[in-house]
Amino acid sequence: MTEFPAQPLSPLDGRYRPAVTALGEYLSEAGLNRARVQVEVEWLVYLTEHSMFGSSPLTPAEIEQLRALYLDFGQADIDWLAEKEAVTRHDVKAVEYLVRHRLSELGLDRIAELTHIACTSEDINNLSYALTVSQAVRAIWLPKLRLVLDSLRTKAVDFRAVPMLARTHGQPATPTTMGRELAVTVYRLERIALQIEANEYLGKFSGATGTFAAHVVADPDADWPAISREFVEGLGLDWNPLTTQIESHDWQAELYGKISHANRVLHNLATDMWTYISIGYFRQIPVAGATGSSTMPHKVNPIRFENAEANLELSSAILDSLAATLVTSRLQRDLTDSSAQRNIGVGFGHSLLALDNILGGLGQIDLAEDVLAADLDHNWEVLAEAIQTVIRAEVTAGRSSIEDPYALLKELTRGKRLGQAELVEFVSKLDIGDAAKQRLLELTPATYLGLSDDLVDYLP
Ligand SMILES: O=C(O)C[C@H](Nc1ncnc2c1ncn2[C@@H]1O[C@H](COP(=O)(O)O)[C@@H](O)[C@H]1O)C(=O)O
Repeated sequence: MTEFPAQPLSPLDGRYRPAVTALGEYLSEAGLNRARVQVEVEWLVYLTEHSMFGSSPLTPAEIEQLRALYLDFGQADIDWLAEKEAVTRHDVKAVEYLVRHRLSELGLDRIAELTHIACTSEDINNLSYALTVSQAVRAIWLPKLRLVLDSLRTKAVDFRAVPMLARTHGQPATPTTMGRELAVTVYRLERIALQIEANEYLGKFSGATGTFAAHVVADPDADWPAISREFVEGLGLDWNPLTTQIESHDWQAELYGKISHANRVLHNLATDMWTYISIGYFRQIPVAGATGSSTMPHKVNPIRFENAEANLELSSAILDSLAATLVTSRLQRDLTDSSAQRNIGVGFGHSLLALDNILGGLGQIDLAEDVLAADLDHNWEVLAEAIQTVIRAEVTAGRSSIEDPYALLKELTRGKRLGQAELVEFVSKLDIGDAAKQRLLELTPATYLGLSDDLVDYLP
């Protein structure tokens, strides 16, 4: 057998690449290294702007050239870092050398020793992760979730008055509307989206063990906590003043918990859509040229929702694992976070892929209102709840003396299929007030909807 050239092991880098490419901009190793260069460069700019350690401010042209190191970060830098890291065996040190190398090329050797000064690698790493993860969430993941929410919201509104048999425990139950059921999912996801939007992205910048020790010994007069805060906040992050060597990663655990929660709600949506399709409530719109089954030519399979189901489970498994492991670090640091955080993009990638498939799946279905109507018409016994409740109200109001209305209806309906004629006959003979009886006689499974339609107005 011939040997393949190197192949991706993750399907995210293979067959699913087009759906997740955008995340690579932030959550790939190159994205991380670009952010590391950004932090190193911005620290140089900050130090010189404030004439720290006797330095003097750079000219605007020099600052522009420095910032180009990360703004124009590309393949040449990626290759340079790979070569250097093979020697240093330390990824952040390689980044420091890259910055020093470019400083030399720019004729800025005079500030070379300010590169990475007083920093530990984690000072660079934690800010870089906070930057890249926040950008990935805000620029890629949340907008994709918003597209799914828009599609769901449109369907919730379009189908708000379309009656549907409910199936608590999988059994016929008090009817609802398809739109209201979809609105429940939108409401849930909107809450989580707001929580994700409000997530903090904390950053520490305080040296080898979080004590500013090197800073103070190099410049005892500077207000280092204030400088650290200004620098971290200047990057658009929230300052964490009290840490060990590592940022404590609590913001990451909180964020991944929320994304994982969203994943599970989406998983619930995917399996419900699958079930609605399987009982004929939604018809799938065949995709031209596509095949459902390799042997059963008639089939259109709900593969989008099935793919989403699998990828949401994988995403949550990874994000839950990250949330659990990242909040512990032995003593002042261990390196497990470094190795674990390299999988953040994998966790987000599986979720993004699932969102993409849910969006595609939602775009390929039509509501089969005739099937929903027929199902309701086959289940008149769901009006038993309505009848027993009205009788109890009538008894309480003194307009009826029927004993134990619940038992009466249970006797009539439990485990049975009743038709319209039998129910009408039963209601006609009830000893209750005329208005109540008329209300019950006019009721059908398709009109026993309570406030289903109105409740859709609570959509955020
Ligand atoms: O500023 C420092 O570096 C302080 C140092 N702690 C470290 N902090 C951050 N990174 C470190 C640390 N140590 C190693 N490395 C480098 O991390 C990389 C780990 O590789 P991987 O498991 O692939 O994520 C891999 O590149 C490692 O070389 C300490 O001794 O406290």
